[in-house]
Amino acid sequence: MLSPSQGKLVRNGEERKSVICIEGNIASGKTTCLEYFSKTSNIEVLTEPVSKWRNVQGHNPLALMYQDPERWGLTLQTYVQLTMLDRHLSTVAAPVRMMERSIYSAKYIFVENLYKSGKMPEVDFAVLSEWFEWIVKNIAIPVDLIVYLQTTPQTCYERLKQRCREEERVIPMEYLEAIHNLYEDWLIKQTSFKVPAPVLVISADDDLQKMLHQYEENRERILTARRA
Ligand SMILES: Nc1ncnc2c1ncn2[C@@H]1O[C@H](COP(=O)(O)OP(=O)(O)O)[C@@H](O)[C@H]1O
Ligand SMILES: O=c1ccn([C@H]2C[C@H](O)[C@@H](COP(=O)(O)O)O2)c(=O)[nH]1
Repeated sequence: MLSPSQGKLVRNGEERKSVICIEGNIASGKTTCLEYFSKTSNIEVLTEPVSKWRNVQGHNPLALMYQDPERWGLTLQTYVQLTMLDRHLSTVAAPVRMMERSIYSAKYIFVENLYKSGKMPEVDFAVLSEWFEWIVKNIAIPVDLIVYLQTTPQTCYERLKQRCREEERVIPMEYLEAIHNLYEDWLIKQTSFKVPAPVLVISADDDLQKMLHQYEENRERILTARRA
């Protein structure tokens, strides 16, 4: 249940739990990272609700967006915003919640990319932006740490091809470069949008074995992240 506290709606009983968001380009290895940490007791992992984006009451807004972003970008991103908000507000039993992406990257990276690339009409961008601003102003969406899996767009392109998700066959290298640049501006240069939590950067171009080693090296830092 949501209750008012200091001017915002807050999820009851979740105040003392920590929230880690795993951020990174498409196919950078976020799901693989979450799978690894899901074996740790005391962590509850929440993957991105991609299956919902591929099937809402028999419709596939993810596929529609890639086929015709001007027409369907608003539809997909409205649903992404709703489902990510639902993820942020879900109750978890464990003291640490590890989430794939966030409502923040949905707006600051994907909506921004559609708009900046001329594929989202100004009115659609305005509507989504007002929705987003209302949500973050009125509902507490705490994040304690952002783990940024930093890759080259080339690495993501190779992994994307290997994963072979049907809807993503049309993604060109330029799309991954645009998403990469937006992530770098947001989380590394910190010049575009407010960063809601400290950022831990992990180089993620390495093979799986080396990645697991890096996760071990950073385990303590990740699991002890707490907001002030
Ligand atoms: N370090 C890695 N080296 C090589 N392949 C990887 C690595 N991490 C993930 N993969 C593979 O790359 C693809 C995308 O990984 P995934 O974890 O689904 O990315 P994301 O969740 O960020 O989209 C998958 O096929 C996965 O098995
Ligand atoms: O706000 C968003 C978030 C994600 N997407 C797309 C990008 C990918 O095709 C899928 C899932 O991303 P992964 O990086 O593989 O988890 O959803 C989007 O269009 N908008």
